[in-house]
Amino acid sequence: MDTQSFSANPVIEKATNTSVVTRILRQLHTSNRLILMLYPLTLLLGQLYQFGPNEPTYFASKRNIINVLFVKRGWLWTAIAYFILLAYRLSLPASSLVATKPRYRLSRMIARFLVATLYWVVFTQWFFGLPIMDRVFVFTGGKCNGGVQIQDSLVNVSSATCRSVGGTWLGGHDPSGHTFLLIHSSLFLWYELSPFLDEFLTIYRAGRNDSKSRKSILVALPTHLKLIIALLILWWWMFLMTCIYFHSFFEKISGLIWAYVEVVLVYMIFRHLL
Ligand SMILES: CCCCCCCC/C=C\CCCCCCCC(=O)SCCNC(=O)CCNC(=O)[C@H](O)C(C)(C)COP(=O)(O)O
Ligand SMILES: Nc1ncnc2c1ncn2[C@@H]1O[C@H](COP(=O)(O)O)[C@@H](OP(=O)(O)O)[C@H]1O
Repeated sequence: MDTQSFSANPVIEKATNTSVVTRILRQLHTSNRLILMLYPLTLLLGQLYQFGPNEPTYFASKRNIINVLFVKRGWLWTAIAYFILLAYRLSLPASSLVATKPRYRLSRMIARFLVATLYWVVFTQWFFGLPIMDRVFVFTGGKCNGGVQIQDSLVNVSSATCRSVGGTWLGGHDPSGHTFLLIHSSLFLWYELSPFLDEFLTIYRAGRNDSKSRKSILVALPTHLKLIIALLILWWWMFLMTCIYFHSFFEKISGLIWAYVEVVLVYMIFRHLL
């Protein structure tokens, strides 16, 4: 069911016009619904895999090259992918369907990026001192052992500082930063990309019988979109590795929930504002 078919139903429209639930339901397009299911299912898959032979692979090491070069600078790569999408948006003709939508004006796209960046900052980097993920850890009894000790929850010792002074994060509930970062980045990129992909697919399908358009879909896909999809695949793979090798189940669930909250707020409840 897409947005149009849902909101075109006058009975539903009238009965539940302004409710938050309706706003959420309206935005659950088929493709987005599948993407929203992908990450919880991957988490379950990773959990099931742990019951198997579970031989450590290259990806079980924190020093694996993709973790060091990509995930540890994950928001930077997501930002680069988004700038590529912005460049693609600017290259579209004014008659393009997406280009005519007010929601895809450059200013609104940049505003959504800044909101997503702020959301990443407050959860993983800084929230008037410790970032939220570290505050949850300290609040639930976690401490930095070995290097420095956290005296109370307001002392500014983040997980990053703790590591840098040779300490270990012990006790408490430590929401998985990797789970959050990878899902937050992926959902953000997917929600931004999907209308551009929809338009490309519509044009591609319409022109399929034209001899010039008989190229396979992968060849025909614009390079900008290919690069973003490649990053989405890389993020999914690293999330699967996090699910298999790192953190407890509930620590990954809390990272996941925090990432989904942003999508519900920005792409469903306050969609008309951003
Ligand atoms: C057509 C072009 C128009 C351009 C207009 C642009 C206007 C933009 C306006 C302002 C620019 C803002 C720029 C923001 C760019 C953001 C770039 C960055 O993000 S730089 C920081 C990179 N750092 C990371 O990505 C770190 C990621 N890592 C983590 O978050 C954590 O390590 C972890 C959560 C993965 C794990 O935590 P740990 O403690 O367990 O290691
Ligand atoms: N997919 C992955 N590949 C490699 N290391 C990962 C990983 N997912 C998590 N980790 C590592 O597991 C630790 C906890 O991750 P997080 O709390 O961000 O979810 C981090 O260690 P370091 O902090 O020592 O780098 C992180 O690098």
